[in-house]
Amino acid sequence: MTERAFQDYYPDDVSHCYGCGRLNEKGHQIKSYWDGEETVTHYTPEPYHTAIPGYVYGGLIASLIDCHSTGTAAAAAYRAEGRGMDTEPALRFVTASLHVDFLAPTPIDGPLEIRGKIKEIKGKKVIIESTLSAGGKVCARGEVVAVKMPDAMKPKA
Ligand SMILES: CCCCCCCCCCCCCC(=O)SCCNC(=O)CCNC(=O)[C@H](O)C(C)(C)COP(=O)(O)OP(=O)(O)OC[C@H]1O[C@@H](n2cnc3c(N)ncnc32)[C@H](O)[C@@H]1OP(=O)(O)O
Repeated sequence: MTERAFQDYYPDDVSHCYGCGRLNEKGHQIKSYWDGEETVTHYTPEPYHTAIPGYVYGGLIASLIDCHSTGTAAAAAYRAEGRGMDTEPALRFVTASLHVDFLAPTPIDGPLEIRGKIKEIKGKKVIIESTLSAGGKVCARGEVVAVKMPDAMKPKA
């Protein structure tokens, strides 16, 4: 059986995110998985994701780190409670803070790997540290504070 990605557990009504929503046909539709204590996703940029020729636009890098990290936050919260992502009550996280350091130019001509580590889980907040690598070299590092989705943001039935 093929492993389901974190984002495959998101209910339809919160699956339209540009970075991670499986129902957003124009979006990145990233798929994140556990790899031991870390999480991982891969994404291959398109030629139109260019910053300057040959290199990836920083906004794409930020959005990949953002959505991989919020997915990691949700998965980590379920794991901390010892239950699957298909169980109730639902745990949904949004970005409170996104910090990205661009450490080296990111080549556009190959797959990118984004890896997340859980730095802290406390109350309704999860802090994730993520790296983005190309060809084995870390090109960007991010820290995301993810907080449980407030009622005001929840889709109306
Ligand atoms: C099955 C799985 C389902 C998963 C579904 C996924 C859905 C898909 C979604 C895809 C999404 C994709 C991603 C997207 O694009 S999500 C879209 C972009 N994000 C938003 O629009 C969020 C807008 N902001 C808010 O709604 C509120 O400000 C939030 C909810 C974030 C916090 O307001 P709330 O009133 O609830 O929080 P609190 O004040 O009680 O604070 C709680 C804790 O958080 C800490 N804190 C707060 N803000 C910050 C900050 N800026 N920096 C650092 N820390 C911050 C705070 O110190 C405290 O920590 P502590 O004192 O306890 O230590």
